[in-house]
Amino acid sequence: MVNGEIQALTIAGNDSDGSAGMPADLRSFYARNVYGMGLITAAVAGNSYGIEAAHVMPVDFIKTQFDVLAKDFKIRASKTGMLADSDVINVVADNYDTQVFGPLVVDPVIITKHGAMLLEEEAYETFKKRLIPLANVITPNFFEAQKLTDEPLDSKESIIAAAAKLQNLGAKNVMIKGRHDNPEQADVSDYILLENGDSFWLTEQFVNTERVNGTGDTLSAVIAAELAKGFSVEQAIRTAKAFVHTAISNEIAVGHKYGPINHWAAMKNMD
Ligand SMILES: Nc1ncnc2c1ncn2[C@@H]1O[C@H](COP(=O)(O)OP(=O)(O)OP(=O)(O)O)[C@@H](O)[C@H]1O
Ligand SMILES: Cc1ncc(COP(=O)(O)O)c(N)n1
Repeated sequence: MVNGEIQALTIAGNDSDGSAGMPADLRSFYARNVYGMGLITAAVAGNSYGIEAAHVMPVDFIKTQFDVLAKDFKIRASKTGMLADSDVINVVADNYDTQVFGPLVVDPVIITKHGAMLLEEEAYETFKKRLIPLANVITPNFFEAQKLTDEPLDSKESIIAAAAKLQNLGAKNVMIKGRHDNPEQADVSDYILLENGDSFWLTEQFVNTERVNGTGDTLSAVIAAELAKGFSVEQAIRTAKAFVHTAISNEIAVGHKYGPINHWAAMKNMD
């Protein structure tokens, strides 16, 4: 019986078509039986063709959202998504109290898979200095890992080295998501480096579909949901990977172009 006692928070942007960002995070929390809260940082005007405009929330308003939540709740785990610029990163870092908001999963939302920039380039250094040290888990995709480490990722060894570099920047656990931009590829492998130094690759079959909006958001939200329930980082990552894979494998018809993944299928398929 779910009674709302386990609460998780997403600190993210809203995507108007519901496919990514906060709507995907809140669906993921719900699907994993965790009560979801949403601290909004920005809003984008997007549909299945892409994002046309973005609007960043005032920093005072972001701070107020932290204050009101801290007055009332003890949140078990949180995640970050779109943070837009260094002012937003700074207000998040200044107000993130692990005692109140729990372990933090950082999804470094830099660029969407269709090319929209959701984090200003001037903010990369602030992101490294202020946010990465707060990360219990960081989940960059291939492109984001390159940007944050200033290294080209062109081999297994370079991915392993990049994960170690992200740990040196202060993230406790690192998951570097594999490339999935070649319709001919057979599978997708993500690399995980845990706080205790253990590491492993998670490989799943590549799904050749254009309906992959919100994959990264869903992955990081499910990790946060499982941490909120008290599972280990490794178990949380394994559950999230399986959830996302089922959601990608069962297309739903939303919009004319790049649609969302299917949280309903993933929900039915898992306990
Ligand atoms: N087409 C695909 N087939 C199989 N697995 C995929 C596919 N696309 C993504 N994944 C998996 O989905 C998870 C999310 O990774 P992805 O790289 O898509 O995140 P992202 O680019 O950060 O997403 P977003 O832009 O939505 O934040 C990873 O485990 C990745 O391996
Ligand atoms: C507000 C917001 N946050 C994150 C994404 C990631 O998008 P995608 O899944 O297309 O890479 C997005 N489109 N919008």
